Amino acid sequence: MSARFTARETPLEGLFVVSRKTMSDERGFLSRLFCEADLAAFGWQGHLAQLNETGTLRKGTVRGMHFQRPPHAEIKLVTCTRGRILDVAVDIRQHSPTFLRHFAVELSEDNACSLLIPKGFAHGFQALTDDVRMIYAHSEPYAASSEGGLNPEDPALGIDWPLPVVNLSPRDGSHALLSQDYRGVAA
Ligand SMILES: Cc1cn([C@H]2C[C@H](O)[C@@H](COP(=O)(O)OP(=O)(O)O[C@H]3O[C@H](C)C(=O)[C@H](O)[C@H]3O)O2)c(=O)[nH]c1=O
Repeated sequence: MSARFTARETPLEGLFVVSRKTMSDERGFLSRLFCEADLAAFGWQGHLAQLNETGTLRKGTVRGMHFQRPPHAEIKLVTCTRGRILDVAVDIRQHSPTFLRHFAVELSEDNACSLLIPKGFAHGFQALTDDVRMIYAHSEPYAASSEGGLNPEDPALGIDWPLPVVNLSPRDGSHALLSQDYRGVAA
């Protein structure tokens, strides 16, 4: 177990809530947001391929549910550095015993937690405050040709967003609802 990170399992195998140890002194603080070696204990594999920041202006905005298909399936470490969000990961691994089940956790600038999301999950979040900032560590580069998405308001996912959903992007809102024969992705 790393001195800088601890993690707790979730009901979805391979999905972890990671807590960061913040170093503080009279000047302020230092927080390690990512470390390949430390996070390998919780399933991170390979190098940091891409680091993204997103800003979300309005409370209630939902972004997601995004994933990348093989061969560009990715591990993601999702961190909120400003404001507060409800972060959600949906298990879409073919044959998973928790297929289509989701896990939700509040991430915020104050709780020093991140969600470590393995391959085979769709990810999304709702901003619970205005002016949210997120940092995404990706194990694979962005591959538009491999992008997939689920409709965050799909009853098959059963996600109970705490606020009325606003500002869904045309793309996110246009994903067809899942049919009975949806089988997920190879993971
Ligand atoms: C991920 C990515 C996207 N893009 C382009 C694609 C679109 O033209 C534009 C916005 O992307 P999109 O609306 O698909 O993504 P977000 O809603 O910002 O997605 C973010 O939030 C959700 C919840 C996630 O899980 C994604 O991993 C994270 O990227 O940026 C890039 O140019 N590079 C990239 O690495």
